[in-house]
Amino acid sequence: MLEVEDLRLSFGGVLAVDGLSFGVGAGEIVSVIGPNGAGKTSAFNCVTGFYKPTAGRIRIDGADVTGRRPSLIAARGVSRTFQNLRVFGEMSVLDNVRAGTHLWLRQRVVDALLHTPRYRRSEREGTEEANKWLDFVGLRGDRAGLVRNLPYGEQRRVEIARALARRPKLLLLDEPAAGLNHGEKAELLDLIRRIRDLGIAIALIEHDMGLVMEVSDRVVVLNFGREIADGPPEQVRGDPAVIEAYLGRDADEAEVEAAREEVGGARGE
Ligand SMILES: Nc1ncnc2c1ncn2[C@@H]1O[C@H](COP(=O)(O)OP(=O)(O)OP(=O)(O)O)[C@@H](O)[C@H]1O
Repeated sequence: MLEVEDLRLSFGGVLAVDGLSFGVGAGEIVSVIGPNGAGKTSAFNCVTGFYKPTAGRIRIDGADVTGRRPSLIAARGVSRTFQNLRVFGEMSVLDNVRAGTHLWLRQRVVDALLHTPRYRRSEREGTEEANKWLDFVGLRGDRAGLVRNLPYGEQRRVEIARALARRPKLLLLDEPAAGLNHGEKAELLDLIRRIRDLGIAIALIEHDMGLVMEVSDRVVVLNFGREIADGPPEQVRGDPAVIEAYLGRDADEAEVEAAREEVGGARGE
């Protein structure tokens, strides 16, 4: 579903992404991890058309979308959530998710102005779809209330429901576990798996190694924009280059052991 080939992105002199290649198939979960500033979000921004890559190729479902506009890439079935939650706080829960349906409902302005039967039908369809996704993400409670009045963890679910309401083939989740408590993280893990079971390809940026190791089919590791590992979680967690990336070269034995624990987070040992 997603193929990234030798992706490069530079900001002036800084190579934020330096030759990244990876793919995500339908029904697959691939995590992109790495220390702060490794280039993860920059890579996602290239995939969504937010940034224009300096070099390399990006294909969605076989079509080359390198350097294309975000609206075109969204229309090709790419949806995302953001590191810093982006919801419309002053809109209702339901309207936030209905906003996601506008990508495919294709309402015409003239129908909206005249409130034609066609417009009312499509509004109903959008509402049903939004309610379906709110059920799917497990958002209980008042859907007519403003999003800003929800607890943080529930606002995150609204953002995911909105991304799903766009009917994506590929979903990019940028640090979805940030700010969630233990119970909410367990629910997120289950939600990500259920999204995968719908046949949607998922690319995940996440710092919570427990979650990453538990949920991912493959893990791609970036350091200073370069890909230093790509493989199943059990392979990546034991990779010395990965441990070093999280630590730096001068770490002592105790620090190495602590990093091993972190990267190996979900083993339950
Ligand atoms: N708009 C920008 N202009 C200039 N430099 C940028 C810009 N965005 C990112 N960078 C630089 O590119 C590099 C990669 O940043 P990026 O945010 O992609 O890393 P990251 O892996 O997502 O980090 P984090 O885990 O902290 O979110 C960093 O050196 C960063 O300072």
